[in-house]
Amino acid sequence: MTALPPYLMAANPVASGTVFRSLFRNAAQIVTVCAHGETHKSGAAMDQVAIFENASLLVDQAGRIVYVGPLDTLEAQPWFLHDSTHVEFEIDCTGQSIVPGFVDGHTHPVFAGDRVHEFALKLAGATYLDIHKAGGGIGFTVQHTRAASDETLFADLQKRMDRMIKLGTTFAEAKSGYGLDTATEVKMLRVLTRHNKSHHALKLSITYLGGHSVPKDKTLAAYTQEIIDEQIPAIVRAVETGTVHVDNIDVFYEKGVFERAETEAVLRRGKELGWAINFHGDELHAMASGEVGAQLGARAISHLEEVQDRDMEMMAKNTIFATLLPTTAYVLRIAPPPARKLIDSGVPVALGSDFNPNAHCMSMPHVMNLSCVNMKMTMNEALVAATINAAASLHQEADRGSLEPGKFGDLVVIDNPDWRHIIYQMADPPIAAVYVQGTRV
Ligand SMILES: N=CN[C@@H](CCC(=O)O)C(=O)O
Ligand SMILES: [Zn+2]
Repeated sequence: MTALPPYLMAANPVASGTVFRSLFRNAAQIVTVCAHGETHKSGAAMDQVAIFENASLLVDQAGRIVYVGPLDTLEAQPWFLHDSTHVEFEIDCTGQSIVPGFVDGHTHPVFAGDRVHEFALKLAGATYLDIHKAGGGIGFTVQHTRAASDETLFADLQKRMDRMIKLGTTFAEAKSGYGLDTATEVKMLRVLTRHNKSHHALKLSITYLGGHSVPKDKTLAAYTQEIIDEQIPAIVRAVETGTVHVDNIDVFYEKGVFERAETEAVLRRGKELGWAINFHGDELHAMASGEVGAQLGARAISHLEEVQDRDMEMMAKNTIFATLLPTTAYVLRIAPPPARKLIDSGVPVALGSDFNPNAHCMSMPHVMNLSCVNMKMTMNEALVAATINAAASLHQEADRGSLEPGKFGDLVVIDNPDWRHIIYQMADPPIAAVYVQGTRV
């Protein structure tokens, strides 16, 4: 690993005034993850995280980090006038450690109804596709989400985001996809956009997933046409009026759901509109997702339980992020994605909770634990995948994913001097506090 500098400091620390928002003093460890402005990590670098021991971290009034390193070095800076009038919040982190806020690379957090009854069916042996084909699964959630009002969906989303942020997630990707008709897809995007405009500290990268499933009364061809000719134009109109914002386009590319030609047509249309391609691929069958992603210029592919060697090579060569979701394999009792092979092939791996009514988990500490135990990742790799790589998979690496000067002071204070306890203490992670832009949430 490139040697760690003694401290990290912004080029112009007083750009937003000499009054600072918060000073985290004397943490046993501050895991910045990166220390050299890396945009993401792949290969052996995924197993290396930058750690400053006995360090402090300063956040300015714009919510951005200006300094990480020893307290005495900070106090010796001529621009740092240290008294209570110059730092709004002082947080004593003695005996604690700090990591970047987690970035959840894949969630489906807007839905009505739950599927605990299907959990029981799966425990009794039913497969995901059995339930899907019988009209359950996504179909069940679609029925309930269509019937729900904006208000109900919004209130439920905000409650879920409250729970998520308490578990250390400070930014997440979030999809539509339980509408499968124009009105409900637009409604879901409207709810996600309204959330981002609210005061909630956990902001979202919003993904349109009209291609999540084919409604039971339509053919794949007809529904694909509907997405391109009706749903996307309606979304574009809503974007123009400011009620909807979209960052990414997604399709559930899977045998018997969305086949290759239809997947490509939808993703291509999204790309023309400037949305980043971030799709579900190779979950239950090998579908050459890496090749599809490389041809279309995808940023990320999620799932990849069945990914083949050739596709891994294409993903590595084209810097396509593999967003792995260990909760899916766990809950469906299928083989998890080959995380080791992906990392060893040079594919940048990110993590997501896949929070949805099938995999009801929104805890990134738990996801990291699963990725270590079930996917054989190291704790360093899991942290990199849940921070800088997940941020980069969503084009957020300039602002989030590491604790370097210039980025937001989004961080998790861990009640243990060794940061690894956030992964090790699996069911009840020792989170002392979560901060977004230097403010406690
Ligand atoms: N695989 C497709 N979509 C979701 C599941 C959605 C659902 O079952 O409601 C996933 O990422 O796991
Ligand atoms: Zn998903």
